[in-house]
Amino acid sequence: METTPNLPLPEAFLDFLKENDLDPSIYVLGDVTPRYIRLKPGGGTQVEEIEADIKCMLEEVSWLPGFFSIPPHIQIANSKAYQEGKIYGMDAASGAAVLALNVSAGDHVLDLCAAPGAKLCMLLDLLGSSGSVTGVDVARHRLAACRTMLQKYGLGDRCRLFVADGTTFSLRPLRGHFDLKSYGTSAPQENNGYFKEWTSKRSWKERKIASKARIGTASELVIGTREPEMIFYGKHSGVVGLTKSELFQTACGSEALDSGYDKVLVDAECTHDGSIRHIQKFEHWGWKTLQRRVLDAQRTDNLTHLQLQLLSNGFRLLKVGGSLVYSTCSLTVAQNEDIVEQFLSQNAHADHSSFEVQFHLKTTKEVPLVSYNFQGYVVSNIWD
Ligand SMILES: C[S@@+](CC[C@H](N)C(=O)[O-])C[C@H]1O[C@@H](n2cnc3c(N)ncnc32)[C@H](O)[C@@H]1O
Repeated sequence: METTPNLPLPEAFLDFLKENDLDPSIYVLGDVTPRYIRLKPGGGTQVEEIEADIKCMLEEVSWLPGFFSIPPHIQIANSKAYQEGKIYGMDAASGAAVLALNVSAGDHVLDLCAAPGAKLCMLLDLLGSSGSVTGVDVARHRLAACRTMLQKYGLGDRCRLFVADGTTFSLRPLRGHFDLKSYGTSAPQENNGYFKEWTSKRSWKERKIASKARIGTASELVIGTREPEMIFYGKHSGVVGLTKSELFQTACGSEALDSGYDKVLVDAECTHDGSIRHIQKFEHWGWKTLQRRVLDAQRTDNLTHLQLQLLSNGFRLLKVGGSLVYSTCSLTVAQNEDIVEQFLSQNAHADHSSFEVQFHLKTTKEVPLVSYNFQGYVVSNIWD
């Protein structure tokens, strides 16, 4: 399908595609590629109502429960269904990453690059009133948006969110049962006492302490070894009733973790070249921005290093017998196959065997029916 795109892609991007053996013609498909929405679980009975609201037919995605495709020109942001939290705007490829994780009731899940949170919300919807999800992201403002989304969709109960570097994050899942009756509601007491129920209302003193702790961090992307900062936790996330030292128990070294997470999602930072709509936005933002944000050689080298570190740390926190999904929205071999290959060569206990899922996702590359292309790899921890 070697055609010249009518989108005026800049030379530098065309070179990037050529170097990575990618076909530029996929970038002309944006106008015909459907959009996708995901319905809140139990929303299947409301399909007709939602169709009337957003003024188009919903076409069920057979392989992805709860997902429907809609025509590319339909905007959902002003619809009642969206504003009332009955539907999510979420691409099928993002759903595929979560589906590949095969979450079961009661799982404790780690989402290592969680913001802005589309996949995190889906994980919580799948878990319902069981298990927990720990969301980590290095970008505070993006994670704050994720917290807003949890609140909008009423999903925070079993979730905790940490601003932290996913390459060094070490907190274990909380698996205990906690008696919530005696703890009441007030601002968290993080110094001597136990954590009470979360409230967004903080005293002046607490806000001052939190903002002081952040001063000195020049860039959100280089927080290195700073202690994770918890910016949200739900009533049944396991946090309420713990002391700070109980919460901040870390997993050390690379020993096999019986108490690790059941499932880990590493939806790594990448060049986003597989997201057709994302690339098309640079037509308005300016192609120079694309060059700076996507194509800069130094940045891409750093990115592959970051991706390998994120994957390795996610695996370190995975329990024996658990499974991990590594995903990106890049189509380059360097950010997908090469990363997984390097990781496997360094981790004898990792088994990369779920070819069925991988094949399915690869099909989306050859037949780009989704606007947000995604490559995913499932890795299991088979330490014995
Ligand atoms: C592809 S986005 C994740 C999308 C998200 N999973 C979702 O479904 O909405 C990648 C994320 O990785 C985060 N990130 C980049 N470097 C990171 C690091 N060292 N540790 C944790 N998160 C990081 C970025 O801030 C960004 O939010």
